[in-house]
Formats: sequence, C-alpha cells, structure tokens
Amino acid sequence: MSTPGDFKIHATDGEARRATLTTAHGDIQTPIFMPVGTQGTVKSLTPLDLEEMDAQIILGNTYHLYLRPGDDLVARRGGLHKFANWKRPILTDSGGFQVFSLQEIRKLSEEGVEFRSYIDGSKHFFSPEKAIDIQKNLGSDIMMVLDECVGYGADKDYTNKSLEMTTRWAKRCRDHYPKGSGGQIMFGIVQGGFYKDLREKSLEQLREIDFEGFAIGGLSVGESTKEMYDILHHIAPKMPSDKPRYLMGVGTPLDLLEGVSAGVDMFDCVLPSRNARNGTLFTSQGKINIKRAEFAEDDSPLDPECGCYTCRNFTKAYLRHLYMAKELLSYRLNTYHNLYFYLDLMKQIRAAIENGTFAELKAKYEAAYAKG
Ligand SMILES: CCOC(=O)Nc1nc2cc3nc(NC)[nH]c3cc2c(=O)[nH]1
Ligand SMILES: [Zn+2]
Repeated sequence: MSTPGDFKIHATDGEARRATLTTAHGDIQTPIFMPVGTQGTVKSLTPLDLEEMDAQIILGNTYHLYLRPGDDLVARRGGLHKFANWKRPILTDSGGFQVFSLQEIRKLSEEGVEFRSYIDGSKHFFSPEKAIDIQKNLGSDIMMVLDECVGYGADKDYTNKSLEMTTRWAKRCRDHYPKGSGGQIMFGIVQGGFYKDLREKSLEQLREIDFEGFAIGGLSVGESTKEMYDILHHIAPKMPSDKPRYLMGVGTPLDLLEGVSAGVDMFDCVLPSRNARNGTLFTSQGKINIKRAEFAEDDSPLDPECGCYTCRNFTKAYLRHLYMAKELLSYRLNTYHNLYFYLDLMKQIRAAIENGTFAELKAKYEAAYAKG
C-alpha cells in the first residue's frame, strides 16, 4: 500500500527524472505541469475538459479561497475536491506570494503577515499556522508553507534575514501539521533570492525539516531568463534527490524543458491560461497570436501536430473571428488548446526521459521557439 508522499524514480536522463508521486487522491506522473485554478476553477474549463486532456493535478489558491467563498465554507461543503467536483490531486499554495505581490500595504512580522482583502479592503492576518489551517480546511493533497518571496533586486542583507524567517515559519508549519498526521503532504520552499550562497543556506536549513517535497520559490519575479536559469541549475541538483522538486510560477515551454534538465519535477504557471485570453497560443512550431490578420482566411488548424478538441474541430480563421468578436468561446477554445499543449509537452518529456532522448526533445523545441 503506497503512502501519500512516496516518491519513486523510474528513470533518469542526465539530471532529468521520471518519477511517480503518491497523493491521497491518486498518483502523479512527473515531470508534471499543474494548471492553475486560482478560485477552485481553471478558468473556462470543466473538470471533464481537464480529465480529457489528462491534467493530473491542479493548483488552488489559498489567499483567494480564504477571502471568497471562505475556507470554512468550503470545509462545510466537504472540501475543495467535493465543492469543485475535482476528483484528482490538488496543490494549494500558501497565498503568501499573492499577499506579497498583490498588496502594496501589508505588514510583515515574526508572527506572520497582515494584509487587506482585495475584495472589500477588510484587514486579515496569516500566521504560518493559519496558512496551514486554511489548507487543511480546503483538503488539498499538497500544502505549501507560508514563506516570504522577496522581490527581484532585494539586497543581500534583507534576503538573508527573510530566508531565516521563512525557515522559522516553515518549522512552525510542519510542527502545526506533523508528517503523517493526515493524508495531506507538505512542501518547504527554498528562498535566498539571486545569491547562490543564500540559496544553499536556505536549502540546508529546510532539509533539516521533514518535508515530503521542496519547492524553489523567489524565481520568475522579474529577473532575466539567464539569471533564473543560473540559480535554477545551481540549486535544483543540490535538493534532496529522493523527494519531488517544484519550481513555482514557471514558465514558458522552454523554461519547463530547462527546469527538467536541472532536475525539477513539478511546475505551475498562469502563462498558458492567461496567454490564451490575449490570443497568444503555443504550438509545436512556436508561439502565434491568433488576432493577426494573416489568419483571417486561414482554414488550417492551429497546430497540425496537436490532437486537442480545438485543433481537430476549428480553423485559425474561426478562432481569429471568435477572438476579434470577444466571444466567450474564444477564451474556452484557446485555453483548452494551450493547456493541452503544456500537458502534452510534459507527456513527451516523460517519454523522452524513459527512452534517453530528452536532449533531442529539448533541442527540437529550442529550435521552434528560438525567435522567443
Ligand atoms: C504559489 C505558492 O505560494 C506560496 O506558497 N509561496 C510562493 N509562491 C510563489 C509563486 C510564484 N509565482 C512566481 N512567478 C509567476 N514566482 C513565485 C514565487 C513564489 C514564492 O517564492 N513563494
Ligand atoms: Zn490544440
């Protein structure tokens, strides 16, 4: 009988790993991309859509669900899986990032973070324990500790003090929900900004705490791709090899390939769903923007290599028309394709690691996406 948190590596190709992570709502095949369902829904898609495209796990956002409809209300409705009728695994973030990035005014102390609701301006406070209690109410399979994600350009002294508080908060989260005390598992979050020695310090402090997995926080916060890859390749291979590594908030198709090549197993990003809503679509030949006039009478599918519902049933001409007309169906068909593309890319990555051809796959997409 496998236990939530079990992580079995089946194959490697360089630093890349092909593994299985067990959760209370089923096994997750990694490397994996997690569609973002901020308010308990992946915008414009149904759970059936997501199952059809083989989404194995989705991300829910603690900050948003706490503010509306309330984690207590969700708990009374049987938890987020029941409430949203999503039967597969869910990862909830601690909401820390949203608080830090969406709020000008917020007060940070050893105790936790005070912030105002973006809905009605009311004052709220997240302690590490409160962030875990919310995620317990939501019933997520993977909980994230409350952390401080320092902004791009934070100085070394502030970054150091911040990572030390993040470690103390991580310890409080784990003590508040000890390993094995329920079916939910918990990931620590490595901080340390863009200072390699501080990244190592954060990791050394966190690995002392018995987490089922570790995330890399503090990236994709406005830095250049080169700066992100530099930190990524420095710290990912140093993270415990027998536990899942989750790179938060990343990224483009090339970022996913680079992350896997550095040994990352899990990713989440709003890019595919958000870009779908502004007409930027990812294809096997690179990115295209469907609003371009050249597509007005183009009867070809979005992506000839894509097997998704959108590509099998509609032309670029029709998708452009929907976008220009601001039709709701544009949202849905574009999101369906972009997420299908991301999930299919991860499927190709898993197969490539199994048969030792990951480098070739990475080169193929680097060529297709070279123009950026
Ligand atoms: C979403 C996870 O929330 C947390 O529990 N903390 C956290 N979240 C992040 C989300 C991020 N998204 C991006 N780019 C789009 N970078 C991120 C960093 C963090 C983080 O350091 N810490
Ligand atoms: Zn498609």
